Amino acid sequence: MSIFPRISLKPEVTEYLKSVFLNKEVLAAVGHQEADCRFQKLLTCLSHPPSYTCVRISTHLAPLEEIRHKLGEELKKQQMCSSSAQDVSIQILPHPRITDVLLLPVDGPRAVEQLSSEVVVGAQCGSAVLRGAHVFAPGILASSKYMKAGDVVSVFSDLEGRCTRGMTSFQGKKVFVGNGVAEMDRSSIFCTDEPARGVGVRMVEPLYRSPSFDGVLPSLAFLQNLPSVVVGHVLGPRPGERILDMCAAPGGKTCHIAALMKDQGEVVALDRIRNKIDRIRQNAQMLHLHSVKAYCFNSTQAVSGDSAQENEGPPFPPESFDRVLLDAPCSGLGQRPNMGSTWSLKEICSYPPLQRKLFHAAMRLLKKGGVLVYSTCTVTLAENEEQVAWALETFPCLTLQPQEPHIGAEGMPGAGLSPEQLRLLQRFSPELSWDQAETTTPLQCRADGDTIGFFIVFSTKAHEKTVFCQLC
Ligand SMILES: C[S@@+](CC[C@H](N)C(=O)[O-])C[C@H]1O[C@@H](n2cnc3c(N)ncnc32)[C@H](O)[C@@H]1O
Repeated sequence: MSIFPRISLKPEVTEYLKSVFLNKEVLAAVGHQEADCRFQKLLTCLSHPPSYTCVRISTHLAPLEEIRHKLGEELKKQQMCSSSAQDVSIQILPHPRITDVLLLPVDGPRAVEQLSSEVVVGAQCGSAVLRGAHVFAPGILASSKYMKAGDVVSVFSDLEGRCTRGMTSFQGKKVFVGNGVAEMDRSSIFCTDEPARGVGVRMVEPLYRSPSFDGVLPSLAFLQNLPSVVVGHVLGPRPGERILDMCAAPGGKTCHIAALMKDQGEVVALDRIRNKIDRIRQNAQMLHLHSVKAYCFNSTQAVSGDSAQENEGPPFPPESFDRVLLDAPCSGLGQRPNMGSTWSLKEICSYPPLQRKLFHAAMRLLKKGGVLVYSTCTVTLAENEEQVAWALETFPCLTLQPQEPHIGAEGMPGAGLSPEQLRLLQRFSPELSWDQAETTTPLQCRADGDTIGFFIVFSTKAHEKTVFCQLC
């Protein structure tokens, strides 16, 4: 059953994605009907949230069972304080293979009655609500003229980006995401010199109910999508190593890497956007991680021309790092829930060239014998398998390696990679198993298939003696 319409994209983007998912190699492998069915399912599952919340826990600070117990206690307290308290037992399950992950089922879609008073929020805010957030004031686009703090309102997400800030009603395409209580008058949201901050609508009857993690065990529990946690494990950092995270903000993976190293060694985190660097530092501080060093820097220029120059910060001499993570900027088309994107095809196609520049820098900064992990949260071939084909041709010293854990599917055909090469790639493909009506399978068995769309490559750079590579 799907309760939301399929993700709303520009027609040119839908056509492009269709040509990706129905490419010749896929058609030859599974046939037209199956390929088309997967594509249609992808468009539907992208607009729906995963059926669970994934929490990465700080096993560098306490054992899993202790954190699981504390989390249960905290969430029980939260439930008792909630005005809509219902006695629903809170399930917190360990992931069967990933030792620092806890899974919490999401309750939804629930039957919630729509009210006459409406608040319309932007698509990004609507997606956050579907994953358990309250509505923050900057996300509010429209409300009734007379909305006062304390009013009970229905919250809708604007699907096509057509609602403009300050409207009093909106008739465009929108979807209902639940009911809440306004915490501000309309005038304090729209009629102020300073942009309003804080919670604008506290959700009391969300369509999908999941615990709010706002302020809950901040040093022990970190919300992170399952594939993002897998990235840290695949990279396999060890205590004492020097690791580079080239596109790091807000630092979820950086902090995971530091935690896996037991905070021993150095994790250098770079990001091009200055105000995002503080987020990396705040997250590292919150998780008690001291080995993270964050810098604002364009990673395409992170290799220093002078190989003898040893700076503490960037640029760095070639071959400075034991392992490099390139969690690349990408078109983000795997994110869930995503009700709609107004991006043009040109915008989507602007990423591969940037990813290749970053890849060149990554290869130069990596020590011989070192490990490079490349990842994206998108579903296109151009940013995933085609980048792998390009990298293998450009850098003969690069070898794909098996991944541990490998809980996603294999790579998608279409980029000329061999079946053996595709088996070494990890593609999280929710369209392969997504079925919202299927609630009988235990969460621990269903979780690996019900993720955001994501892609991971694990590779090593050969020692000079084996392969000569001019480019890295
Ligand atoms: C996918 S996000 C990274 C998410 C992050 N790894 C995490 O797990 O929290 C990509 C990031 O790349 C950054 N970025 C884009 N171009 C960059 C560049 N040339 N150099 C460094 N960072 C860049 C963006 O600002 C964005 O924060």
